[in-house]
Amino acid sequence: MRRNQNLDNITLIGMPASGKSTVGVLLAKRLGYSFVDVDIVIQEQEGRLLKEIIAEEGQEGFLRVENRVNAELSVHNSVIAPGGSVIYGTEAMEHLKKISTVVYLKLSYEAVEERLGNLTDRGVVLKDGMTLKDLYEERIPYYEQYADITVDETGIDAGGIVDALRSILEERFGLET
Ligand SMILES: Nc1ncnc2c1ncn2[C@@H]1O[C@H](COP(=O)(O)OP(=O)(O)O)[C@@H](O)[C@H]1O
Ligand SMILES: O=C(O)C1=C[C@@H](OP(=O)(O)O)[C@@H](O)[C@H](O)C1
Ligand SMILES: [Mg+2]
Repeated sequence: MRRNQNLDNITLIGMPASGKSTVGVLLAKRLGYSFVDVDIVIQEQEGRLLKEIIAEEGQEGFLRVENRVNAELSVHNSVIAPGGSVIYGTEAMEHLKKISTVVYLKLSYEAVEERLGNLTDRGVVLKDGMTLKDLYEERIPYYEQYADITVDETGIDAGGIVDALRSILEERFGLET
């Protein structure tokens, strides 16, 4: 695996369907890094599907599990894609800020709505009575607060986002990729 002393890990944050998993795996391939989808790590550690954790422990219970697993993540030279709700976890975000450069994949409300499709199937953490728009407005300040780098995805496909990110990282960290 390639090693870059100035950039150990990269964490992608953003709304569900902003492309953290899709862009993350492409970016990892481009940089020669590992790819860690934290939803999968949670399922493996818990021996349960995300939707089973939510059904058995409720949304608050799921958020506690997500906070703990992210806060204990120990990886190097990796692109990390946590779930969109990770920003509610204070310990998780403190840890991710410490071990990685945090990139916010910013997508307009309209694009999130179009991409998301069925919210229940995706298991998005949406409290009773809350609309997707409410959720978007509640979360944006958190994503902005935690971001070291923001990439506006409007009108750019996944490959284009990887290109844009690669050049930002090259400029900031002197990556040779
Ligand atoms: N830049 C992009 N432009 C258009 N569609 C995208 C882009 N990035 C991801 N997608 C699509 O959006 C959906 C959600 O992507 P996903 O990687 O699962 O998001 P997340 O992990 O942030 O929830 C997928 O169907 C994917 O193909
Ligand atoms: O934003 C959310 O509330 C969630 C997003 C999901 O991950 P993605 O952001 O990868 O879709 C998953 O962690 C969980 O179902 C909750
Ligand atoms: Mg994902």
